Amino acid sequence: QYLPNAQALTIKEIQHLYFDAATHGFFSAITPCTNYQDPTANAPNNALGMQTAAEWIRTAFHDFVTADIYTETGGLDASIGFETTRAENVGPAFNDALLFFSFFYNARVSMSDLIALGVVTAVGNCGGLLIPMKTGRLDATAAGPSGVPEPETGITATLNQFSNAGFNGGDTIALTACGHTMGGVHRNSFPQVVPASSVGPNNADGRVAFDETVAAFDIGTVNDYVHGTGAKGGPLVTTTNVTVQSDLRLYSSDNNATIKQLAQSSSYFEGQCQGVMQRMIETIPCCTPLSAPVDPTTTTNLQPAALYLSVNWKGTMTLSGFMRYIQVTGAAAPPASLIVTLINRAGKTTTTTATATKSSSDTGTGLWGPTRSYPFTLSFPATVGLSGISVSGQTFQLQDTMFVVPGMSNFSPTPPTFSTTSNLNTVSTYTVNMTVAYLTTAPPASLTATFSIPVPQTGTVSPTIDTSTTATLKKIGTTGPFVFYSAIISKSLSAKQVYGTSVDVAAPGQAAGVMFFKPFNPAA
Ligand code: HEM
Repeated sequence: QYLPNAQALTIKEIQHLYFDAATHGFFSAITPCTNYQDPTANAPNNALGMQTAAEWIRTAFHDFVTADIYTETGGLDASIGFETTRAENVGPAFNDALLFFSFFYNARVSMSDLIALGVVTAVGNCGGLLIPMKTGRLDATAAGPSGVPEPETGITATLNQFSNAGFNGGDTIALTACGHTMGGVHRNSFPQVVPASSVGPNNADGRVAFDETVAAFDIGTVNDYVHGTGAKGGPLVTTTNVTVQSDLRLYSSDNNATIKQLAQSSSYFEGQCQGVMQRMIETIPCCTPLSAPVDPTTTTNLQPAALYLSVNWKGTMTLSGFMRYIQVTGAAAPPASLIVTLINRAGKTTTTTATATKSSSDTGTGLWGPTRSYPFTLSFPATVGLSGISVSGQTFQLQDTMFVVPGMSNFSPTPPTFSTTSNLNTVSTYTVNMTVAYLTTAPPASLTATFSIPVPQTGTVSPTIDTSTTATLKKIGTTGPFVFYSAIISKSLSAKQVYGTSVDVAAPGQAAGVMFFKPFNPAA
């Protein structure tokens, strides 16, 4: 609600999922990396021989590989959700992934961005290098073409399919070897590859792992294949059923040149994987460009997060939230405090400052280095307003043209605590009382709020956004240069929908003001 544009909101949302510590957040399913989170039971289940981190990587592969770079269609677009009944997409991985991701889906965060984030976090959290995370993918609304290579697929057809998706022979070998380091082949889905004897204690689905370190994103499979050690490259190499030796056919298709190169060192292997996996998650349909990486660098390791802008009837404005400091390699240790300086509406740096002291409780995911949060509140007159803040010599652009006023808005009842391990399907009637402040000298009689509610869609477990619920906000008064508008609206929703709902507000005849007020979930 305070950010300058829609893309900034998407980046803020993805950064929150990626960097902030949250007990039931995005990382909960892949921590530890051996974990299997059963999203239909909303609980971990480690008796099956399944692994969420591996499922996320395989999901991205099956979604991406039917891309056609010549027509710029397909790729990482979440069409996999509509394709799970195809024989080439056997197994629970795809619906498992999409169901878990659906907890975090909303109008600003597409399912395909969540699939990409799944790859980045699975690889990064489980020992591999961090793949740049860009945002802005759009979700498909229907199934795409078929053609995911199967263990039975011949080498020519396999290489053709990857080539269509922009990957040459060497790239295909690298990407597959990088994919086949975590997880394994399950008897339940591939009885033609692994024997019945693979079913055992804590392995009800009968998984045979690709290497000895099933939960580590590492060079293990490649080393085993090249040196003939351990699992020798995994079941798609060693199975006695020649027809389904797809990894053996692929790795040996250039006389083992690429796979031997990959085996030269862990750092080389990881660097190659980082490159081909980035290309995989950035193979997207025409023509929406992706954002710059949301990743922190030594100059972008400081970001504002969970900001709330408010104004009261007395004309006092407040901006509260926190600065997130990530100590990436090469950056200074987190300082004890930061000074946050107000930049007024006219764009001038003011003498209004707040000292933000390092919080010891929020340490973030730490994937990029130690993470700290610095809560702060700035107070200033509504006549002064804001256009940004400056912290440690960096400027962050904000806007106060239109925003939901937290102190004059509320909702009831309180939904169950957000958690990916609880059932959020209970439906209740939620009532939102929302007040918007609009900076204008020519106030219209009303504003229109459009709700973006995640709803089920036919053919996939991935939700879509319904924008048919609107409300008219009526003028209720003014304070300084702001005019207040207010509405009360009731809606029957599941708790999970509540957490994904957002609202855009616009003056008549105008495009939506940049708003992303999560009316039911302001803290998320
Ligand atoms: C010729 C290409 C490929 C074929 C034929 C193939 C085939 C398979 C098969 C049959 C499985 C077993 C799935 C199960 O039992 O649940 C599997 C697992 C897996 N594949 Fe591939 N794959 C290919 C390429 C890739 C690529 C390019 C990636 C990712 C970059 C990838 C990532 C994975 C992962 C992570 C698993 C483990 C899944 C789990 O443990 O749940 N695969 N693959």
